[in-house]
Amino acid sequence: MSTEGLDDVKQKWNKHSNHKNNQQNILFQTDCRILKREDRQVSVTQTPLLEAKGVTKYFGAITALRNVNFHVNAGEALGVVGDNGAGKSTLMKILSGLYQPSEGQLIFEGQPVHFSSPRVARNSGIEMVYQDFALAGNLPIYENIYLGREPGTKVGGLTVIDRAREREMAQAHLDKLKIHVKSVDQPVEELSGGQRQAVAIARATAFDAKVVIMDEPTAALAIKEVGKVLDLIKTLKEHGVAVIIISHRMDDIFYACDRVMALFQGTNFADAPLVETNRNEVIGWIMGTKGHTAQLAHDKVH
Ligand SMILES: Nc1ncnc2c1ncn2[C@@H]1O[C@H](COP(=O)(O)OP(=O)(O)OP(=O)(O)O)[C@@H](O)[C@H]1O
Repeated sequence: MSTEGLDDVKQKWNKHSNHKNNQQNILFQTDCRILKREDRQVSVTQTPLLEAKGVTKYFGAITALRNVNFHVNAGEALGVVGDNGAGKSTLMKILSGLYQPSEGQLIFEGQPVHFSSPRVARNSGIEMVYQDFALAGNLPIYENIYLGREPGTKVGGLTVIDRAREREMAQAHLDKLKIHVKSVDQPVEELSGGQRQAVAIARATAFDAKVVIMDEPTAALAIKEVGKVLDLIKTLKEHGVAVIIISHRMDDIFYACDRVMALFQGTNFADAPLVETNRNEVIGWIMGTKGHTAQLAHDKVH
């Protein structure tokens, strides 16, 4: 699989300056959504798993997000795109409890929620996988998966960790996600970038995660490892997990996602099922350009 960075795609876009506006229908947030998966089209009405309504975030004098709406459904992979500084990370940090919105509301499973910390968000099943994976290199794979949440028995005020059980649970969880490692006893520092990413994802999903947020999951990976991580994202979807991927790589977005949303300068810019858009259009969104039909749809909902 080939991969391309934002600079490459920007160059390509510039070469396509005569690119004809395509006649795509851009779907914005409505109660009845069309979900297209692979070769079939299903029309469903469903409550989004996680929503943000009218979220604004100030950092002193800087407005990182202005009145942003967001939603993701169970079993959906959503690509979040936008140029540097568009507000992608800030929105994800709000969804995962690291930041609180200055204004606006988060809604989880149809109920208003307040995630005062990542721990509170995690207790609701929302996990973030960071770019540096946040793993302990000297510890084996299985200990990393359950680090801080080890199975065990309470004796007095202490928990006696059951390492044998932890090891078994780790192996079963990796099998469920179709992640193949030589041994769960291998220290993480011996693993490749792709395997570390897989362990970080296994850790994030070890306790019934409902939403997994990934910030540039393939950015640090060798090309041959990218496909495995994208396939792992598809496996999570099969288990009903909502996956949100910030990515600059069009190949990743168009391989693994069902829908893409674009932020531009801290505001909603576009949102469409992947089957209803194309790479050039999405690259245009990143740079703040819209096709004729997209503009009409946008005007209609604003
Ligand atoms: N902790 C912070 N303090 C002050 N300003 C911040 C902070 N975090 C983000 N910002 C600002 O908010 C805006 C949005 O930043 P954010 O990191 O969310 O963008 P991004 O789309 O994730 O960009 P990138 O692709 O470069 O990571 C930027 O102007 C950024 O400088």
